[in-house]
Amino acid sequence: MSQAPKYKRILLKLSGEALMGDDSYGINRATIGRIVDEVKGVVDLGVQVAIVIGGGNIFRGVAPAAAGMDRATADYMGMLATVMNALALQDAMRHAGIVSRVQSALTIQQVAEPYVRGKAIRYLEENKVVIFGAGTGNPFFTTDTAAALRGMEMSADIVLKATKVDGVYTDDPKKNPDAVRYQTVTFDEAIGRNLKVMDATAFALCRDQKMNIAVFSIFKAGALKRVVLGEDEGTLVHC
Ligand SMILES: Nc1ncnc2c1ncn2[C@@H]1O[C@H](COP(=O)(O)OP(=O)(O)OP(=O)(O)O)[C@@H](O)[C@H]1O
Ligand SMILES: O=c1ccn([C@@H]2O[C@H](COP(=O)(O)O)[C@@H](O)[C@H]2O)c(=O)[nH]1
Repeated sequence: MSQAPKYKRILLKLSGEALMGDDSYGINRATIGRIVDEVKGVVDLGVQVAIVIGGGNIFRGVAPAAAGMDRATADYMGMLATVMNALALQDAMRHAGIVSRVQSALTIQQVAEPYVRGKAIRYLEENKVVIFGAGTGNPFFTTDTAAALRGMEMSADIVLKATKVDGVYTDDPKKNPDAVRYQTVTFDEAIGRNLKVMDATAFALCRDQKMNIAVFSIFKAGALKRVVLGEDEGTLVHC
């Protein structure tokens, strides 16, 4: 008998940098294939999946060119990078037999549908994966904040942050080997301790709307499925 998922509708935030694999920037084909397989594992459980994709893998690659640029212009470049990732993800999903739709917060109508909340919800109800590109559509924000925002707009049961580390730590585990992972942490503590796994705007939005966030590693096989099944995996950030 198949297991029943704890969450019926999820908003999955995928780190752009995770798509690089071991490359220094861009999209690694094998890595995106593995990530799509993880997503397929939860789609096959009947879970409705909306995705916000980051842009770090492309945007950090053009960072030297962006240095010294007007901030808003650089941010629009960053948002366009997320649209490229959204298209790559959709293509990889098509290869894996997953039906998906891309909606962009910036209007690029030859490339992607514009973001329309009602239409996105309809797609989810039809069990199509919805990939949101271009973040919030506004400079000075991040795709973490877009994930919080879209999660609420989609009435998702939870926001899942799939990243390169396996949870929220007392400090950045990539810089501090003594950092300790939380099993659970409150929004107030995450904000108060300035834990940088996610930006404070995203944490504050989720706290105010009582939307929990689960943080886990997208590189750990089966971790996404375990989170969706309500098993002990990663870190739960809660009110
Ligand atoms: N307290 C902490 N706990 C866990 N990770 C932390 C913490 N502080 C900083 N980090 C770092 O935050 C990073 C989160 O990066 P991630 O790439 O998922 O974010 P992002 O900037 O939203 O994504 P993108 O690559 O799309 O820009 C982790 O790789 C980790 O090194
Ligand atoms: O709502 C948004 C989302 C993103 N940006 C810009 O895009 C890059 C890439 O996003 P990440 O969240 O870092 O993956 C970000 O650095 C911003 O420059 C934005 O302006 N508004």
